[in-house]
This record gives sequence, structure tokens and C-alpha cells, in this order.
Amino acid sequence: MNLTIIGTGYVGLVTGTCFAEMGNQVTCVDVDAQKVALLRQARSPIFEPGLEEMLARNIEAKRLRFTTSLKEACQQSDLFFIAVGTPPDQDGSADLQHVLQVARQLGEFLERDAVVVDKSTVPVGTAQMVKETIEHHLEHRGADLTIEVVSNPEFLKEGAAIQDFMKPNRVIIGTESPGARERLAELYAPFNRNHQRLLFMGTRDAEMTKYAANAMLATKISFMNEIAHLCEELGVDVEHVRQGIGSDERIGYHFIYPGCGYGGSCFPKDVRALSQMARQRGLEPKILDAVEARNRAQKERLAQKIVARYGEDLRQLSFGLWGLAFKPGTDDLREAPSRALLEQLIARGARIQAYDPVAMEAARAQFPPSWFDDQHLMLAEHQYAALEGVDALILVTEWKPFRHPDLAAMGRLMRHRVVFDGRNQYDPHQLAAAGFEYDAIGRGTYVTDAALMIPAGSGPEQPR
Ligand SMILES: NC(=O)c1ccc[n+]([C@@H]2O[C@H](COP(=O)([O-])OP(=O)(O)OC[C@H]3O[C@@H](n4cnc5c(N)ncnc54)[C@H](O)[C@@H]3O)[C@@H](O)[C@H]2O)c1
Ligand SMILES: O=c1ccn([C@@H]2O[C@H](COP(=O)(O)OP(=O)(O)O[C@H]3O[C@H](CO)[C@@H](O)[C@H](O)[C@H]3O)[C@@H](O)[C@H]2O)c(=O)[nH]1
Repeated sequence: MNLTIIGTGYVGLVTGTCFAEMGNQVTCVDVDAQKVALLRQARSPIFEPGLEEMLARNIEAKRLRFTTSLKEACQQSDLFFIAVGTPPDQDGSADLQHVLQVARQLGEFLERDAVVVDKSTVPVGTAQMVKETIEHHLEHRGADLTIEVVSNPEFLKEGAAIQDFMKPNRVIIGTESPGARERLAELYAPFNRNHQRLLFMGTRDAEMTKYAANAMLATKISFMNEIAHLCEELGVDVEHVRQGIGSDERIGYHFIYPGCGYGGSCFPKDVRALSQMARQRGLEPKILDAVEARNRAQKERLAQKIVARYGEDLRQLSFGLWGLAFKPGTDDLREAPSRALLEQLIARGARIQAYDPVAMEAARAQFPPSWFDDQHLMLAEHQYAALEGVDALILVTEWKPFRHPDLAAMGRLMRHRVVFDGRNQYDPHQLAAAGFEYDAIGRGTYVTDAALMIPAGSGPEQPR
């Protein structure tokens, strides 16, 4: 098939490249000329495992091309995917300006009947709004074309985007048009060989499914983070609780890892946008509000622990920080817990030496320049260089190389052996045996003397 993808961010680029890999002829359009220039050289503007190789292969095979001109793409294709950003507006609702801009342009440039597929995450009713916008502009030009708008939300996770796209749990196709349904079924047929992955429904149902999925996952995480806090107060290790409840098939192990909060470009904004949808209809989204409030509080947990340990004034202290990206496998810093933590520590005068396997360049470009100018934040050359002379290590993102660190080397490099683990990656007993004080999320504080390894809250005195 001959298709056009509009927007070459995480979703558009992965979608375009994967459809090309399946033998389709794909044109990717973006308004960002620099991005398009980079992509034409088969260089990916984002870090996503496996993407650059697949990109190069499909450009080479002439199945994948990049342009800034939607008008030109309209001359060649009649199947369009909208994959532009839908960032939060000031009140938290989804800002549809990019989606509607694309709809206006399609109305201006389309020359034949077309199916327009919305892959961006958009509020219920947007497909209808896109259709009306396109038709309004077609009418203005006196063009009599039939346009179908389909909702086909995307469920890929950053860091595993190719795998998620190529082997989807499900493909949601929201349309009222039998013709559009047939086109999409044909396009997705290679992804649907052994199991029925395609779920057909109405456009509004599909739009809601995307928000409900993200809100459910965010709810699981916030629920677990709340349980973790309570565990800490009660002298319970939440990691045992996690395993205990995860083994119940009705609950499952996915998305119940407690931590220093969820980040990324999706959960925070989509929970807020769904809340706004409820509010606009006079409903009070009690659970969604609580999910959001817990996550905001959770992003303060590590700083709270540090202040509880050292006091409000952190000017004499330096910390090693492992992990800047909002999760492993990506260089994306959107709503990253690392940023919230850095804001809190730097405001109290701390110095931080940070290391991330891929997000350092993004951090230098996106974090406030004053953090670097005042030498509050330094980017270390490798993970152990971040530990030289520091008073504590703070783990924020659980990249694989951080999971099994060399404790002896850490002990030699650090001024004090203290670890704050924002992702519950380490064995408290092993760290304590190596002379480290250890504090994680919902596990209590562990000190060096094995006899004193009592989760905080379980006795009258808090071990320090
Ligand atoms: N990032 C994810 O993991 C993910 C997963 C599923 C769904 N989503 C949703 O998909 C959508 C896109 O997310 P993203 O993370 O890929 O966004 P992004 O910000 O990474 O990329 C959006 C791209 O669209 C381009 N763009 C903006 N206006 C344009 C226009 N008029 N014409 C052509 N290009 C235009 C931008 O230049 C940018 O390159 C959002 O609605 C998001 O919620 C994202
Ligand atoms: O048990 C868990 C699982 C995740 N997280 C955090 O949650 C955030 C989001 O993680 P993840 O869902 O893996 O990454 P995303 O790329 O944001 O993917 C989510 O958001 C996308 C955009 O809508 C959807 O397409 C995906 O299905 C959905 O998982 C990250 O900060 C994780 O650290 C936890 O704290 N605990």
C-alpha cells in the first residue's frame, strides 16, 4: 500500500518505519525541516532500540522517504496517518492545534477520496472534528471528495516501540465505514497472522479506549506507590507485597512496580486530559485526581528522604545520580522523575553528578542552563565517575548497567556509602553487608549492622 504518515516523532517514525518494513510504500511528513534532513540521512532524532537499522534498511530499499511537503504527499497517497503531538493545554486538556492544523492542510491539498487515520491520542469526538475540518476546507475549494476518518490509537511503549508495534497485543480500529474497515484490515493483516489482534469498534469507543488503557496503567502504579508509602510506615517491605499480589493472576505482575513516580509524554498528560473530559461534562474524576495527586507526591519521595536524612540545607553535599530518562531504553526526558528531583535538590543547594547511558545530550539541551552554569549539575563520563566523592548515590532510572553494580568500586569512590534507590533495584541485605546504608521506596531504611536491618517504622527508633 502507499501511505503517508504525518508527524515523525516517537509514534510517527516507528509507525512509518514498521509499515515500510512490511513492504508498504511510506512517505513521512514533518514540519521540522531539521528532523527531515537528519532522517533522510537515515539518522534517527530519537533513541529507540533497533530503529536506526530498520530506518536505514527501508530508506535504502526505497520504501521509506521523508519530506516537509504534505501537499506533495497528497499527490501520491490516499491513506494518511496523523501522528502529531497532542500536548497538554494550560488546563490539562489535550491541545489539538497540531491535529487540526493537519486536518486543515488535508482539506486544502487532498486530490482524491481518502482514508485519514488518527494515531495521536485525542479526546472523544476528535475524529468527527477532524472530518468536519477537512470537509469544510474541501467545500471551500469546491472539491467533492469522500473522506473517512478512523481512530487507530497507538499503544507502543518507548524503549520497546518496535517490538510493541510489530507484535501488538491488539490493534484498535475505530470506524463506522465498512470501506475504511476493509482498508485497515488489509494494512494490518501481516500483524494479525496467528491470532486475531484487530478489534473493531466505533471511532468514539476507540478514542476512549486509549485514555482508559493509560489511565488504568497509571492507576496501578499510583495505587502501588501509595501501598509502598504505607508499607514504609508499617515496617513492611513492599517488594514482598508486590510479589505476593502479583502472583494472583487477577492482579498480575505488570505495572505494579513502586518507584519515584511515573513520567513520560503519555501517562501524566493523558490522566489529566481524561480528568478534564470528565470535568467538562460536570463529573468529578475522583480516582483520576487521586492517581495524579499520588504521582505528584511520589516525585517528591526521594527528595523527602534526602531531607529527612540530611536536613533542608544540602549546600555541603554532593550526590551521584544514576538515570535521567523517564524510563530505561529511551532518551526521552518528558515529565521525567529525574527532573523533578533535580529541581528539589538544586533548590536546596546540592551538587549532583549525573550519568545516563543515552539521555545526557538531551539533558544538556533541555534542562535549565543555569543548572550547568552554576555547577549544580555535572554530567559524568560514566556511571562510576558520577560517584567520585559523593555523599550518596540516588538511582532514578533502572537502566540494565545499574542493576548489578560493583559495590567494592562504589565503596572506594564514594565519600559516604549511602544509596537512595528510587526503583527498588537492590538487595538491601547485600548492600548492608557491603557497608552501605540503603533506603528505597516502601522498604524502610537499612543500615550496615546486619542486626539492625529493620524496616523503618517497625520499632520505636528509626535505624539510621
Ligand atoms: N510517545 C509515545 O510513546 C506515544 C505512544 C502512543 C501514543 N502517543 C501519542 O501519539 C502522539 C504523538 O506523540 P509523539 O511522542 O510521537 O510526539 P512527538 O512530539 O515526539 O512528535 C510529534 C511530531 O509531529 C510533528 N508535527 C507537528 N505538527 C505537524 C504538522 N502540522 N505536520 C507535520 N508534522 C507535524 C512535530 O514536528 C514532531 O516531529 C501524541 O498524541 C501522543 O500522546 C505517544
Ligand atoms: O510498574 C511500573 C511501570 C511503569 N512505571 C513508570 O511509568 C512510566 C511509563 O512507563 P511505560 O508505560 O513503560 O512507558 P511509556 O512509553 O510512557 O508507555 C505508556 O504510554 C504510551 C503512550 O500513550 C502507551 O502507548 C503505552 O502503552 C504505555 O505503557 C515510566 O516512568 C515508568 O518508570 C512505574 O513506575 N511502575
